[in-house]
Amino acid sequence: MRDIHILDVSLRDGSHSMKHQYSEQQVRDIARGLNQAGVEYFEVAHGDGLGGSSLQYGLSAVDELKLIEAAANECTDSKVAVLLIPGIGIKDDLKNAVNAGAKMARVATHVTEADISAQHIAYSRELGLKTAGFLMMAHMAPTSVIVEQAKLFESYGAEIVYVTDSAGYLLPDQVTERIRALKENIGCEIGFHAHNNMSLAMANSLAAIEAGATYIDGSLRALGAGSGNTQTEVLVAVLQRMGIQTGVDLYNIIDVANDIVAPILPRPQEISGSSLIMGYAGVYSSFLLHTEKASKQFGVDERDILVELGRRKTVGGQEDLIYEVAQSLRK
Ligand SMILES: C[C@H](O)CC(=O)C(=O)O
Ligand SMILES: [Mn+2]
Repeated sequence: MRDIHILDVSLRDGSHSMKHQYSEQQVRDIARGLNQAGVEYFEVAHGDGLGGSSLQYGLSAVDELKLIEAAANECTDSKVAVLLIPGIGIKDDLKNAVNAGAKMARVATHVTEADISAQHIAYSRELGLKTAGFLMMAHMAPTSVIVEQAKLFESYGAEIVYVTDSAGYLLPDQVTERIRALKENIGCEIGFHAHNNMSLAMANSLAAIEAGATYIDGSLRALGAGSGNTQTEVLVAVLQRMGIQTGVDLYNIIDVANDIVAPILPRPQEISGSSLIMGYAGVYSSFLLHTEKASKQFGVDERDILVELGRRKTVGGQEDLIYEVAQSLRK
């Protein structure tokens, strides 16, 4: 019996931090650990979702279908989820993911663009996948727009709608307002995905639960874009203390985090000056490593690049603009 469904994103959002270099063995080991610990769902894909491996986003070391298959083969109870941004991933990617063992799909769009997801959501349902709509950069739209967009997802067949704080920008009361409004206006379940750029991932996840969300994302050791996500093993402990059932064994999940994920962390998953500025300025978390690169290339302070990206209201998919902004700041 689970009161809250935890979906671990270490193998998808964590792919951003890993520069998309996960090996098959690493994926297998983490997947086995998540399954043994009793995590209900975990996501496997390129950080930018199915089909994300590209020069724009970063090339994967291993084909994501191989990783999905390797992960699914380790599962006796857990279910593998995939993320797909329509246009970056196509319907065939979903079908191939199902053949590789995926059981759930989260169709992600910018917070004002749910209307591009109709075909993918319908197709995902047709394939028998548990299907969610995932509204990215949720700080960029007022609550009324989020409700409108969530209603679109629901009308296309989504069973869960996620509010996604891609920039780690939202404050707890802003999360409460958004989730509560969804709870009052849509019939499907509600999920929340946090980034820890302002050190608010846990507080925001708890605010989301309090307001009615039943699906919460986490990642082991917080491995994810920017300062990472709500730390899965900590979330399990906190919810256990609150008397909320997640079905996840605390010691087992701590062991996966410490013994399997910690040794492969490419760098400390901390709130650095730059990731903090991402949260502060409302910048897409997966821009962090691209910004670091652009800063070195053009000799410009990472923080200045990020503030300008925030001012321009850039969104995922505009990674090339990071270099353009750095170049213009140098001038
Ligand atoms: C494709 C993005 O990385 C999805 C996500 O995790 C977010 O927006 O946050
Ligand atoms: Mn994310």
